[in-house]
This record gives sequence, structure tokens and C-alpha cells, in this order.
Amino acid sequence: MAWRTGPQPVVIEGPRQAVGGAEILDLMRAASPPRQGEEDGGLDLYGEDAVAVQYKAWKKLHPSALEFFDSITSSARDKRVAVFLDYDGTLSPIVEDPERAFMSDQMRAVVKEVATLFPTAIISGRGREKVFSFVKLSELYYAGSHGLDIAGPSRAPAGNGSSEAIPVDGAEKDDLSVFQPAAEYVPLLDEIYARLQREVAPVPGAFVEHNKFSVTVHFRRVAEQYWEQLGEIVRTVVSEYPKLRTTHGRKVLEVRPKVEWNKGTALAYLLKALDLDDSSGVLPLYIGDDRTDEDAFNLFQERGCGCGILVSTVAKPTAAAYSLRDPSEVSDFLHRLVKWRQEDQKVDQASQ
Ligand SMILES: O=P(O)(O)OC[C@H]1O[C@H](O[C@H]2O[C@H](CO)[C@@H](O)[C@H](O)[C@H]2O)[C@H](O)[C@@H](O)[C@@H]1O
Repeated sequence: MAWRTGPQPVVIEGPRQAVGGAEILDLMRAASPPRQGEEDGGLDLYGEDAVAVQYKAWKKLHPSALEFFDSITSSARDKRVAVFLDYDGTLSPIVEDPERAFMSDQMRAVVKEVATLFPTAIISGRGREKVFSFVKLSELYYAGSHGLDIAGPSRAPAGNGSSEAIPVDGAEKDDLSVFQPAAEYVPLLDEIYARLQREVAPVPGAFVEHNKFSVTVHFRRVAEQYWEQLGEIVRTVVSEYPKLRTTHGRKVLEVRPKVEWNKGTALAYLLKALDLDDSSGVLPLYIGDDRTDEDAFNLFQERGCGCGILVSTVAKPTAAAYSLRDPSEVSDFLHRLVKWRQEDQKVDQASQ
């Protein structure tokens, strides 16, 4: 496996995702519709009872992956399983300060166990180094910046069919192998990061995070009365950079290279690179909480294989088949996965 043999990002032609003034405010509102007891994302609901009723109906369509654990694992029988995880909101709870989005030691321990049993990757909107600094596990594959920065494990990856990562041409022997298909955008992103930092400074609570191949403008701590002002600043600045586009996630606007690359294409890339794209012999699992994870769920839907699990306490439109409520349920699910595989291995050994 060599990282550079897979599909490469295609430049998006024309104005797609060049947003206008009203549109950017809509994006921000869509990222956080006001509702009782919930923080963001979801369908239009009216009051607490309606929230509960909608959630109950939604759970029928996207049942709990814990309740349906046996059915998920029975579809994995005799298959290789691969595990793909989002970071924020999935492995760590959503918090106000992104610098403090720590994962618990318990979560780290179970992810480490998962990675000893299955090829495991984290696919995050964060910069790869940043997400590594939170997770601190060298057995995993990491795809940072929504998949624009992919690296193999620095330790031997899990057995079960995964391949050794091969350093890219010219890399030092002990370098991680990396795939960075939008490397030429870095100077532009550095420039817009500096610009946005300056320009959003007057907006109380707003701040900008550099995720290497994307730049994130946070508005979780911005009072709604300033959203229009903030959205307008972002729109005006980004409109000066025709090679960049704006997308949105949980109370963030994200500035990304205008290339056809997202968590779904990154997932497809990893499946191919790790020789895991045989749909009859592999069951990939993807767990994520955000809109950006929908690209990965959509890939499974398009391919008719794979198991998408959305982490949410509210009803949201999703292409995921199953749901989990929060990172603590993600941890429970991963524990059960480990136990299931270990028991499976015992049965195999006993029958040999
Ligand atoms: O793909 P992910 O791993 O989910 O990363 C997406 C964004 O996550 C972070 O922001 C989100 O989590 C923060 C901490 O809980 C929260 O304050 C923020 O409102 C969320 O959007 C990260 O800071 C972003 O850079 C990532 O793009």
C-alpha cells in the first residue's frame, strides 16, 4: 500500500459553496437552531414534548447500536471489521473551549484495545497533529483536516488485514507516511487564517482555529445578536479567495480548499489503501456526530455496505443506519465490540 495510489481530490469548478450574506446566516442558524435542552443541530421542533416525541419516532428509523449490537455483529460474522471514528462529539464531549476537548482515559483505553483488534482510524476536522495530541495513540491511522492529511500508524497497525504504511517518496525512514493532497493550499490557508483572526477580533466570543488544511471560525461563545456581523466578515473575506469555500459544522464555519474531498472521500481512500474495500468480506463501521460525518454515512449508503452510527440526542436527518446518544454510549459500544471479538477469537482457538 502506498498512500499516493488512491483517488486524488478534484478541484471544484465554479462558484459552488460561495455563499451570499443571507445564506451564511442561514448556515450558522442551521448549525444551531435554538431549542430547549439541546445545544445544536436537528429538525424543527416545538417545545420539549415535541422533542421527545420526534426523537422516539426518529429512533425507530435509526435504532440504538447498543440495542442492535447482536444484529450488527451477526452481519460481521466471517468478515474483517474496520473501525472509523470521528473525534469531537464522538470520542470527546462537546465543550466551549476546543483546546479543552479532552477524551477520557477510559475512552483512550478502549480505543487502544479496538486498534489492537481491528484496523482503526480517526477521521476529524481537526488538524492531524492536534487530534493526535488529544488521542495520543500511535497504533491508529489519522485523517485530519476532513481527510486532507492522512497518516499511518507509527507503531505496527492491527493485524486483521491492514497493511503497513509506506513512507511517501523522499520521506525520512522514521517519518510517518503521509498523504496530503491539498498541500499547495497551505500558504493560502495561512494567509486567510491571519486575515480572519484580525477581522473577527471585534466580535465578542469569536475566534479562529488553524486546522492546517482548513481554518475554523468558532461561534459557540458568540451571542446570536453578533452572528450576522460575524457571518458577513467571513463571507467577505472568503469571497476574496476563489480557491477556498465555506462549509459549516457544530457552531463553526469552516474555510476549506475548493476541492472535492471530504470525510466520505477520505474514508473511501483509506478503505482502498488498506485493502478493505471488498464489500463482501469487510464490514467498516463509522461513528460520528456532525454534518461532516454524513459524507461517510452516504458512502456506505451508496455502496450498500458498511455500518454508519450517528451520535446524537436529538432527531436529525442522517444517512446513518444506527444511533448512539453520546460519547459514553460510544465507549460502551466499543467495549462490547472488543469483548465480541475476543470471545470470537477464543471460539476459533478452541475449535483448532
Ligand atoms: O470532525 P471532528 O473531529 O468532529 O472535528 C470538527 C470540529 O471539532 C471541533 O469543534 C467542535 O468541538 C469543539 C469542542 O468540543 C466545540 O467547541 C465546537 O463548537 C465544535 O464545532 C474543532 O475545534 C474544530 O476545529 C473541528 O473542525
